[in-house]
Amino acid sequence: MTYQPQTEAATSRFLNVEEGGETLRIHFNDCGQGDETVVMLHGSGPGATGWANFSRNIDPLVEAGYRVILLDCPGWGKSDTIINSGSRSDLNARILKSVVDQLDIQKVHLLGNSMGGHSAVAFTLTWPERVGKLVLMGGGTGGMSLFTPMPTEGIKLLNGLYREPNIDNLKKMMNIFVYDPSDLTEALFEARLNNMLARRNHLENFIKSLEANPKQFPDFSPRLAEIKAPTLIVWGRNDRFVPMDAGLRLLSGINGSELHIYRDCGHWAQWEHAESFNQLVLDYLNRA
Ligand SMILES: O=C(O)/C=C/C(=O)/C=C/C=C(\O)C(=O)O
Repeated sequence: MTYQPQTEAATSRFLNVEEGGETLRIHFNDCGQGDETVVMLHGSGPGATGWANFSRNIDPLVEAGYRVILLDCPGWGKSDTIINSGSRSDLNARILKSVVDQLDIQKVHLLGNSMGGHSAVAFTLTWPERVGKLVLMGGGTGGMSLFTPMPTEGIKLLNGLYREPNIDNLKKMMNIFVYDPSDLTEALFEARLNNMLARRNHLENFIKSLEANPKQFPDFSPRLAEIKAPTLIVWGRNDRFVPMDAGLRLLSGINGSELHIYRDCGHWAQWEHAESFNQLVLDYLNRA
């Protein structure tokens, strides 16, 4: 039978999650029907969503036989908004735990981009028995860089875009987001701007969260050795948001890990090197 590409509308679902005494309506996309599930966790940029971050990765994994769940973390996409004053990595992990519990999925592979990587590690540290393999891309822990002053130029532009969400600031951020900005189309800028402006409360609450706690992503370095899940770390050599040495910290901390560094690649390896990335991930997941 010919494979039918997944669509956002046909896979869009909502669940309620209790968090901090409140009920949050959480959005996710549920794609494919495989026995094994890959959860994709997006980054923290304004306008990011599961679908937007992983648009080039969903079909290859579904076609290969995986069920793919794309979670919109609270404060992004069609999920409810939140002001977060604790660890956002752990908040996202708690939300994911409730979602997989409600879907009755016992074990998941986690693929996280940037903040999504931090959240995947938080989930693994708290519920290790629920994790198969980990793929951490441009993220996995907060903390300092040995070589790059923090916040990085990318994170400064990201925060600037949250404060003043307009097309000029979006282009400034996205131009250093990827290695080769000539791949960025006006359609992509427009879609991302629309995502952002559709939920101004998300943007305002991100800033309020930063004011309440500037360190939204804790440094998990001291606990990385607890992670037993086989872990593939993926980084762009030219990442100007989360510097590559964070990937080296993950590599040295997680015993069963290996690292793939893409040349000519910024913070969005899954998009900039989609074809190779998809094959890399599939080979890793299929490996015994
Ligand atoms: O500050 C950090 O450690 C994490 C930053 C991010 O998660 C940035 C991610 C940006 C995206 O992936 C995006 O699509 O905007």
